[in-house]
Amino acid sequence: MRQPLIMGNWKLNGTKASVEALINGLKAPAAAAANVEVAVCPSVIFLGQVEQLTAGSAIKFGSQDADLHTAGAFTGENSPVMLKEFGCKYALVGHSERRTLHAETDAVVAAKYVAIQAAGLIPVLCIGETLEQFEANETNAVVEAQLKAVIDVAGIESFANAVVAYEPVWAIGTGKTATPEIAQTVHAHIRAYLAGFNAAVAAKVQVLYGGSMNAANAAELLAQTDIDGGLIGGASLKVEDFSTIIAAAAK
Ligand SMILES: O=C[C@H](O)COP(=O)(O)O
Repeated sequence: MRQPLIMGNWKLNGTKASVEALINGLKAPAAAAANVEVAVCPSVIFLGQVEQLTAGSAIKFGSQDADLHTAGAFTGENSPVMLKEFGCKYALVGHSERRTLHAETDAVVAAKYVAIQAAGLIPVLCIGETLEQFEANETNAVVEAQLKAVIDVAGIESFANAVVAYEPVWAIGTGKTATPEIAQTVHAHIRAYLAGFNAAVAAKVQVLYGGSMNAANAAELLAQTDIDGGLIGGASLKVEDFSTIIAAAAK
C-alpha cells in the first residue's frame, strides 16, 4: 500500500506574511489527514521560515531544485547538503520549468538526483512530455527516456528512495488537466516500465500527478490505481484549495 503524498510546489511565489498564513492554515488539514503525507516546496529563501513554522506539525517540506555540487565556487546555487541542514525531506529535480528555462539535460537531472540522494534527501523526479510530443503519441517514449537516464546513472534500486512525478508539460499552469484516464494510463506505463527493471521497487514507488490539479478535479485523479498523490502548483497557494486536495487524498 503506497501512502498518498500531496506536495505543493510554490514556484516563485510568496512573501513572509503569505508563507506564515499558508503554513499555519495547513496545519489542521494536514493533521486531520493522518494517512496522507503533506509537503510544500517553497523558494529556498523561505526555507528557514518554513522550518520554524512547521516544527511539531505534520507538514514536511522540500526544495524546488538542488545543485549537483555540495560546495564550492557555484554562485547562486543551493547545495543539497545545505537543504538537508535546513530540514528539507524532499528536493524536486527535473521539473519541466528547470529543463526548459534553465536548459537542464537528462544528464544534469541524473547528476542532481544522485547528489540529492547522497545528501540524504528524497528526490522527486519530474518527467513528462510536451504538447507536441503528446500529439505525436510520443508520451511513453519520452517518459521512458527520462527515467532511463536516471536509472543508468543511479540504478533502479535508487527508486526505493525516490518519488516520481508525471507532469505533462501541456497541463502545467494551463488549466488543461490530463483526464483521469490519460493520467492513469501513463502512470501505469511508468510503473510497468520500472517493473521491467525491478518489480518490487516499481510496486512501492509513489508516482504523483502534476498539471492543473485543483480542488475540483483532485478526487477523480487521486482515485486512479496508479496515481499516488499530486504535485500541485497554483492550487497549492490557497489554503482552502490545497486543503480540499489533501482531504480528497485521505478518502
Ligand atoms: O510542480 C507543479 C506543476 O508544475 C503543476 O503546476 P500547476 O498545478 O500550476 O499546473
